[in-house]
Amino acid sequence: MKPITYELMKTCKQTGARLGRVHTPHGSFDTPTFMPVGTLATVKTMSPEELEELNANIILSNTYHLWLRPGDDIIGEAGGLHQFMNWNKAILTDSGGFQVFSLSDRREIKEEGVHFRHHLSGEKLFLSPEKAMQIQNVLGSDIMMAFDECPPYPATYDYMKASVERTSRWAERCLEAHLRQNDQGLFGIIQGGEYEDLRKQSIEDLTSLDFPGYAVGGLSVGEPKHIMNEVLEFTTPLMPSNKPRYLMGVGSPDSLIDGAIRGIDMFDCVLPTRIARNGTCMTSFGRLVVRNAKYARDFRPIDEKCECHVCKNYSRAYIRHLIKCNETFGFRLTTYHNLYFLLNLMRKVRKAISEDRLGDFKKAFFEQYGLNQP
Ligand SMILES: CNc1nc2c(CC[C@H]3O[C@@H](OC)[C@H](O)[C@@H]3O)c3nc(N)[nH]c(=O)c3cc2[nH]1
Ligand SMILES: [Zn+2]
Repeated sequence: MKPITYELMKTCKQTGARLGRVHTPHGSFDTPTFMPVGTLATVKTMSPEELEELNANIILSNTYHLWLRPGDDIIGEAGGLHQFMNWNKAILTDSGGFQVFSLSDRREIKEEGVHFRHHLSGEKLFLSPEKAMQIQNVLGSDIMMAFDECPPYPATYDYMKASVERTSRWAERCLEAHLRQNDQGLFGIIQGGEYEDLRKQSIEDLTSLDFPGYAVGGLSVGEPKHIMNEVLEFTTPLMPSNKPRYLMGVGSPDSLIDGAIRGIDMFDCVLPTRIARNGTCMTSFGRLVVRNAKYARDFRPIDEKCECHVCKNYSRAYIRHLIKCNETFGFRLTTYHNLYFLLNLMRKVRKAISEDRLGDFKKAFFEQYGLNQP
């Protein structure tokens, strides 16, 4: 079995952040890291070659979406997701737990799994821990996620308690199904909302199953940022220190820094690619909405401190023009820059950890980015 392994290299003396490396059957990646999201087997508008250029070493894809379109059977016939999308580095697939609860309003949660309607066709569907593992096995992702319920925010204590207990039972069923099928890594997903005792219960249940890595789920679902940070404050110290910690769905620059400070190693979010497609860019000085009229004759790069290919060769005026004309190349330029910005931010975070100064780095970044110090 070529499992997922984690090497803890160093802990920052100034914060709870840690430098590490995750090894997978399709290569290794340094942590803390940001994982571009490629839900439908593509990081929208980017080619695998450009993702390589950006030094993305792991990307995400999604069980729910690929099961429905094009169908895991087709991807299986292609030889798996790496072959299908021509990506030879690591892939993490989310289990579909989130999508079932966020995309389909007509759903029924039962012990055996979730009955719901296809979010486009309305067709009746059923997803279970076993089915989610079977699909991920066909996709052949390096890191698979257990099938969980990501409860809405806010949720009552009683609802959350019942949900955590069911998610723990589902995790055990995922592990049983997984071990029968393949040797890729399966991560458990910790739930429990903002309730400290339920987070503890979820961690105890899942660590007793000895997964090679753990995700903090149930966050970035509309709760205020201070709630997310408070939950991380009491959750990450209870998670195994010798396994990767993955915070699901988190991707703004300040949340990545705050998450790393609290001991998170892996992040994913559609934010950088999604806002790029409506002409919003992340820069060292905060967000820049390049489609605004004020950039019509602005021939500077998106970010004058950015070293990326886009900032070296294209102006705000040109990119604004393309976005306004709905030209695909415009979206490719903003996407490439936003991914470079976040991947480069994580490089700087790793360097700050290695030099025991992530706290100072956060202060300087927040000031320049225009974030008042919380
Ligand atoms: C945005 N905030 C957020 N996203 C979340 C996702 C989906 C990410 C996945 O959903 C898709 O992006 C929305 C991508 O494919 C991504 O991999 C989660 N997935 C699971 N299984 N459990 C969670 O508790 C969970 C929490 C999240 N919070
Ligand atoms: Zn740039």
